[in-house]
Amino acid sequence: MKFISNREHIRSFVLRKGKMTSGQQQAVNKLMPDYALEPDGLLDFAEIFDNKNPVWLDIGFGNGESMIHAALHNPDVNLLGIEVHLPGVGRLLMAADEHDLDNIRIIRNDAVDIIREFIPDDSLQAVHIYFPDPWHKKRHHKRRLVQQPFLDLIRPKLKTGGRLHFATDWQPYAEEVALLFEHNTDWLSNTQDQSRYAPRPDWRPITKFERRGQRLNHASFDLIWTKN
Ligand SMILES: C[S@@+](CC[C@H](N)C(=O)[O-])C[C@H]1O[C@@H](n2cnc3c(N)ncnc32)[C@H](O)[C@@H]1O
Repeated sequence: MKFISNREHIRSFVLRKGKMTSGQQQAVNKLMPDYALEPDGLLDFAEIFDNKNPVWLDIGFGNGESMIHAALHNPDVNLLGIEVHLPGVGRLLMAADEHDLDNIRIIRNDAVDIIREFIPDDSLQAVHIYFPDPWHKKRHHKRRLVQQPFLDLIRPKLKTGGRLHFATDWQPYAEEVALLFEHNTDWLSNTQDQSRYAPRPDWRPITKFERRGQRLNHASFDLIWTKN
């Protein structure tokens, strides 16, 4: 049996910020159900969200601004966020409670492990990877999340027609991922006919990380592809 939410850590984080209100307590319980899975168990999204709406996965949601925005503007979509950074998880929980959102679930864990072990095939309508750590130094490039092994992992999880959306303000990473996607046209199609990068779609708000890049005069690059 494996518990993947780390709910007790979240509770202690929120408590450190002051007394936990009953609303926050309910948010923790509701948004982070203690998924107890057998070793070969898979997440049952219909059970976890209590409906059969499409699921959008946000990998490394940071402070959760994009999750909150997407959840508010798409009430008929379920948002699953996976993040390792505890303060970000706490912030998203508190914001979701403030907005009384019911269509968000959070897992605090390494996203690759969760995708590999617990996400069922053919279950995701969208995968969002916004401003992942760019690992600027050449000797660290191998740590970048979006590389061929990641695409091989995510491919069966996406539904046909499902969206793979990558955004970064680090141009060399954008170029590397553009080339990678272009090498995977046996199963991926660019939603942009003529150009490599897409205009910012309305489901992706500007986040703290993007604002920081803008202060450094970094442009942002969106790659939006779909599974054939
Ligand atoms: C630069 S931040 C971007 C946050 C957010 N997506 C945004 O656009 O504002 C990258 C985030 O990815 C998270 N992260 C990195 N590797 C991860 C992994 N393997 N699993 C889950 N989260 C991860 C980090 O903790 C960090 O919060």
